[in-house]
Order: sequence, then structure tokens, then C-alpha cells
Amino acid sequence: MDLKTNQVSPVLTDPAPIKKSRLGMKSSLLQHSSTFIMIPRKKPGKFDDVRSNGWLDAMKSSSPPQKKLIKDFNVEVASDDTDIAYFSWMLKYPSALNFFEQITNYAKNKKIAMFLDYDGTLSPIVDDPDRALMSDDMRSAVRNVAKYFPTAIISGRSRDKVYDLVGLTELYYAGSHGMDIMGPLSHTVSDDPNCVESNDQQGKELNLFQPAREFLPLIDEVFRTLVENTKEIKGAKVENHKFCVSVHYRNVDEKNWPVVAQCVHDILKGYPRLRLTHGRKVLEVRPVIDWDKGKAVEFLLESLGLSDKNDVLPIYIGDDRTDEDAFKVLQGDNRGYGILVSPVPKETSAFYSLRNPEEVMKFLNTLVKWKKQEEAKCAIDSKRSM
Ligand SMILES: O=P(O)(O)OC[C@H]1O[C@H](O[C@H]2O[C@H](CO)[C@@H](O)[C@H](O)[C@H]2O)[C@H](O)[C@@H](O)[C@@H]1O
Repeated sequence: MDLKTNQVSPVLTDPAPIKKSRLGMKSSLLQHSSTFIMIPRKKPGKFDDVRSNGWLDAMKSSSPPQKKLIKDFNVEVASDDTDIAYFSWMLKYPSALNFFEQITNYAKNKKIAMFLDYDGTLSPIVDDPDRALMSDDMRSAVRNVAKYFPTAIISGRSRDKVYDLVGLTELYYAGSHGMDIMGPLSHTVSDDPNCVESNDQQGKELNLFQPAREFLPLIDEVFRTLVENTKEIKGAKVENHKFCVSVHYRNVDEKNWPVVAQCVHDILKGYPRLRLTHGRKVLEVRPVIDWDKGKAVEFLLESLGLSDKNDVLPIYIGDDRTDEDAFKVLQGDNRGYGILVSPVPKETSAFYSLRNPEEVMKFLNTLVKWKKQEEAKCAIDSKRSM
């Protein structure tokens, strides 16, 4: 198939709706009663495309500001209006730490499956994506969680990159927003032509699922074009994540954000089979296929033999817009818990919240401690009944 010349609409932007003219009409000829009023057509401005399609608004709102927390006797004190807004938002999305008992009451006699995003969830957000390292303490928290619950990392980064950063063999990894999954061997999913048997670094047999395989040459081509066309924009950085491309503008002067947006927009016009989504100060170019982090969660649950079961509780922890697809999947039919990591109020389909990666670590450690206690109780009970 010629992936460049398909009829699909050129770009789907993620968060912001396409703005029509105030009257919802595209034409500059507005009909009024039976007469026509001529409105002079405005000369197109340099960045009209990215202004009118909402990209710039989405870019401006794409990452919460960093805020200092005041601590007083271990109690966070509302320092300003932002804190008050956060606390009232938490009434709708309570802290998974404060509501830990409710979570474990529900999880009793259920099998928890843990899904974790990487950036902003396991590692703090930093200026240089290559320096987004997770702490050793976080690594050991994730390792312990994986001892007790099937655990997968689902990241926007390439699978290899996220594996290098996490470095744990006990987990499953899905890169490129779920378009590159190394999951358990399973007969129910292996019939799909995009699924092949493979081996991980340790030689363990696994299933490799890559639903956007045919897009590889196209992604590579667009990556090289983006690198070339953004090279004059100070601070812009382009990453190749195999099945998607990230264009970072975190380190670009805000006055040049329209230049970044327009550049990506112009390139995408030539690739109708690719689309744009927004992440935290990053524009993400990916194939127009019906696949996202939510679909990856469903795929992994199926591969693990944990799909459609009442005694399974999937938990997904993530911080970004792309994680919302996974939250929605868990929200549907009350299947499981999405936990949004955010220090500021955000519209979300998650059920609970955590403020930052430190709280994520605390949550994971508390979960492991609870599980150990449950197992110890079970062991005592079964001894008594012998
Ligand atoms: O799905 P994720 O694992 O959360 O990956 C999403 C993107 O994460 C990285 O970018 C983000 O984190 C960087 C490091 O803290 C930060 O500099 C950047 O502004 C954030 O957008 C990664 O570099 C992207 O390619 C991922 O798509």
C-alpha cells in the first residue's frame, strides 16, 4: 500500500477542537436575510494554520507549571489559589494514597495487573529527555511490584529506549504508545499477522506485536525530514521512537513555538496517513491506526489471560494525555482504576490521583506491603485449617 497517498484526513489533533469562524462558517460570504454582505478576506498570516487548528493553544497548555510546596508539620499548606483549586479537584479525583484502603478492599481476592507509564510517572519531567532517569529506589519499587503482580510499562518512547531506562527483566514493555508490545506468549492473540514469536534479551520466549509495522519506512522518512527542517530552531529536539516521532519544544523560546508547530504542520500535510497528538511540551507524530495505550492495555490483559474476568483488577498509572486512552478503557464497565499523576487539576478519565513520581513510588511500596501481609494472613489461615 502506498502510505503517502491515502485519502484519510491529514491531521487529527488530540485535545483542542478545530476552531471554526465565530459563526461556524468557513466562507467569508455570510448570508443575512436575503442579502449578501461581503466581508473582505483577511490575508493569511504566517502561522494561521496552527492558530486556527488549535495546536498553539494545546502547546501552551501542555505541561503544568512547577510549583513549590510548603510543608508544615508534614501537612501541606494551601499556599495560594492553585492549592485550593487542587484540593477541591481532589474531591473528584481522590489521592490513591489517602484512599488506599478503599482500593485494597476492592482488590481483595482479585488479581491486580499493573500498568505504568514512564516519563512523569516513574521519572521526573526534566529538560533533556535523555536524562529522564528513574531513581534506584523507584526501580526497586517497580521490581517488587512485578514480583507480586503482572506488570507492564507502556511508554511513548521506543521499546528499546524505555527498556534501557528501566532495566528490569521482570516486566513487559510496550513502546511507541503501545504500537510495539513485547508481551507474554499467548495463543489467543498470536493469530494476528502483526504478532510474531520472539525472544527478549534473556532469551525468554515472548510475543512481539507491532500493529503499525508497515509504517516503519514512512516514520523513518518523516523523522529525517523533521530533523532537517527543525535544525535551525534553537532548542528543538526530534526523537525517533520507531513507530512514532517526538518533536520537543520544551527548550524552545516560547515566541518560536509557532515556528515549530508550523514546521510540523507543513510536513504532515504531505503525509495523510500520519497524525499529530500532543504530549507534555512535545508534538508526537504517529500513524493513523486505531491503536493507542488503551488498546495496548486490552491486548496485554488478553495475552496474560486476564481479560473479561471479574476477579481481575487492572491499575494504570500515568501523567499524560496519551494515558487518557488507557484510563478510558479502565473506566468503561468499571474495569479497573486509572490513576492520574498530576500536581495540578486536570480534566481526566482517571479514578484516582497522585501528585508526582514520589507519590507513585510510595503507592507501589504500600501495595507490595499490603500484598505481603495478605499472603502472610492466608498462610496462617491455611495452617489453622489443616
Ligand atoms: O509515555 P511516556 O513514557 O510518558 O513518554 C512520553 C514522552 O516522554 C518523553 O518526553 C517527556 O519527558 C521528557 C523528560 O522528562 C521531557 O523533557 C519532555 O518535555 C516530555 O514530553 C519522551 O522524550 C517523549 O518522546 C515521549 O513521547
